[in-house]
Amino acid sequence: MKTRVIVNPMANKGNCGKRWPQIRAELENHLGPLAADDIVMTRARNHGTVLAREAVTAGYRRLISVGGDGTFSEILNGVIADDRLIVPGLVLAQLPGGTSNEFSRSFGQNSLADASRAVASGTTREIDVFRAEARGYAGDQVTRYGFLLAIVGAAATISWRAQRVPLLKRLGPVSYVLMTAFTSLTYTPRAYRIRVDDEAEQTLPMWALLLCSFDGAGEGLMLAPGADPGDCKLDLIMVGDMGRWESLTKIVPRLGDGSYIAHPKVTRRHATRITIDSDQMVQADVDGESIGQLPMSVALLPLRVTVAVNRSAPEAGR
Ligand SMILES: Nc1ncnc2c1ncn2[C@@H]1O[C@H](COP(=O)(O)OP(=O)(O)OP(=O)(O)O)[C@@H](O)[C@H]1O
Repeated sequence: MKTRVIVNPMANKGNCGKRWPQIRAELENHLGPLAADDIVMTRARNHGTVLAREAVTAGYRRLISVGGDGTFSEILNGVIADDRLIVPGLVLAQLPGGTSNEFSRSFGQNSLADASRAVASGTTREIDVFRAEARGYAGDQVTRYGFLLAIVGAAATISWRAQRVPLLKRLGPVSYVLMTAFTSLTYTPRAYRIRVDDEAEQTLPMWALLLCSFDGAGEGLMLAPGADPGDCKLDLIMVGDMGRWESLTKIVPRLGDGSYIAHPKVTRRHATRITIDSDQMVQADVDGESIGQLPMSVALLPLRVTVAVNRSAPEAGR
């Protein structure tokens, strides 16, 4: 299978680029030698999308993302257009080179050796993909395909702050802890208008809303325990009207093991389509990247994407 490797040298604060010779050696151990033409490096944000589109147009059918979930998500956006895969028969893979490698973790291939073995094994499974549309920061309409999660409210604000403040970004996971504490103590729940599938619109006060396809998310969070990335459903989790102290003490410390779900103000259900809006400014984030603000609509696509895994069984998990 014609394979192109797309490397984000800046993933994991530049460590991915530094470790690339080691990552390449491990991959070649399993796949055999790679030609220079089969490897490309991202040079800027969203360049992964351009490189993936070019690779598929040039006839590559297996794309290996070397980086974190953001790089994988960019590649996903390069192989889908107008809600369709631009060519059939594609296989995507992740070699964990980022800070958050939820894809690899979720399929039990967190080590480079296991992830390389998954690519070489030829074993695949299908994962769900959703389309998110929101208002971009410049007021334009933004469309983004996602595989992991879409979040709004306090959760998206935490993610945005932790990524945008350069000093914090250098602190890595600590920045999320700091931003989570700061945001919890300053964020007030917003009133949302939300419509789920074909149900009537409801107005609800919420601290955050999460739509998850995978069970976890970057930096060791367990947001939707037991969620199956290939079940043709998204897990909709609504965190209700939380006071500041309540969110800091009852929700935030329980995001790591997923036990926040049991809080009486948290609801969880399946959904395939939602639209959400608010009279206040609320940020929206897809697969760990801030895409803009509400209104946002998210819809599961009828297509699924084939990915390289070590075990094809749906129970392949943590
Ligand atoms: N050459 C580049 N220079 C700067 N940024 C880049 C480059 N190539 C890719 N990126 C950006 O790097 C970001 C992070 O990538 P990714 O999510 O794969 O790694 P990560 O280490 O898990 O991320 P994070 O630092 O967000 O935790 C993506 O938003 C991507 O757009």
